[in-house]
Amino acid sequence: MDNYYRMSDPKDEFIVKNIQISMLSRKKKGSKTRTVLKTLKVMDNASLVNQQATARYQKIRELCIGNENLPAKSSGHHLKCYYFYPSSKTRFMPYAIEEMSRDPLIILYHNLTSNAEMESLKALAAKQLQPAGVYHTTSADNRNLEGYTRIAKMAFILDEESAVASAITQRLQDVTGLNMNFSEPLQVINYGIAGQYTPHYDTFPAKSGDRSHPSHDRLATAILYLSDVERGGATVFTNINVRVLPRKGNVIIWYNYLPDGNLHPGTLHAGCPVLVGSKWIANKWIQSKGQMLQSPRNGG
Ligand SMILES: O=C(O)CCC(=O)C(=O)O
Ligand SMILES: [Fe+2]
Repeated sequence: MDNYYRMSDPKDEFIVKNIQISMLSRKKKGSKTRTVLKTLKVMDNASLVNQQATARYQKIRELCIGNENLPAKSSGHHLKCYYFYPSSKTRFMPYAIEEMSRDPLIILYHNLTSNAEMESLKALAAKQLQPAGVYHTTSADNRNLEGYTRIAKMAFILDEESAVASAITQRLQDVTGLNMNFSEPLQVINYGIAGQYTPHYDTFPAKSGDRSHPSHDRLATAILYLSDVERGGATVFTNINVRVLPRKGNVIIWYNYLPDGNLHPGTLHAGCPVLVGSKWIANKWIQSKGQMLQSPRNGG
C-alpha cells in the first residue's frame, strides 16, 4: 500500500530533492550564496507544509484501510437500515437502504442498478474515455488537470444517447423525490491501479462563485458503483470518518449544502487509491435549480 501513497506523499525524498534541484538549476553566476540560502528557505517551508500534509495523508490512509479506531463522527445520531417503497412500481421489490450519516445525510441504496444496465454503461463509456480533469476557478479555461489530484478516466453519457442512462435518471428521481430536469449527464469514471481522487467538495458555496456553471450548484451527489474493487477504492468522507466500500449495484446519495447555503464540511470526500483491480463508478450531480416545488424523500 505504501508504494501507492508514496506517489502523493509530499514528504517523499524524490519530491524534496526535486525542489532542491529546481532551485539550484536556476542559479546564476555570482549569486551562489543567495541561491543556496533561498533553497534552504524553500526547503524549510516545504518541510512544515510536508509535516502538516503528511499528518493529513496518514489519516486518510487509515480511513481508506478501514482503521476501527476512527469511529464515524455521527455518534449523536441513530443510523437506520430499512426497506423503501418509493412507488407502487417497487411494491414487490423494495430497495434496501442504509443510512451512512444523518448530518450530512448520506444514504446507501443496495442494488439500485441491474447488472445489464451497468455493463451497458461501461461498454458505452469505454469507447470514449478521456483523462478526468478537475474544475479550477483560477485557471483561465476553468478546467485544469492537476498531477495527482485525480488519476482516472471519464466519459459523459447523455440520457438522450442511452435508454439505460435515462432509466437511471428516472430511478434516482423516484427514490430521492428530486427534480432531475437540471441534473448533469452521467459521468462514468474508471480508475486503474493507483487511480484515486484526493479530498474535495463537489460544489461551491451557494453564495459565491459563478452559479451559472453547473459545477457550482450541486445540491446532491449520487455515486453509482459499477464494479466491485478487489482491494482499495473506497469512497471516504474525511471529516466525519465515514467509509463506503465500492459494491457493484450500490448507489450513495448525499446532500452537499448546509441550510444556510454554505458547503457542509462533512461532505469533504475522496476516492481511495485502487490497490488491486479496476474501479468503475458513475456520478450524477443534481442541481438545486428546479427543486422549489419538490418534497425530497429520505429526510433530504
Ligand atoms: O471515486 C470515488 O469514490 C469518489 C469520486 C468523486 O468524488 C468524484 O468523482 O467527484
Ligand atoms: Fe466528488
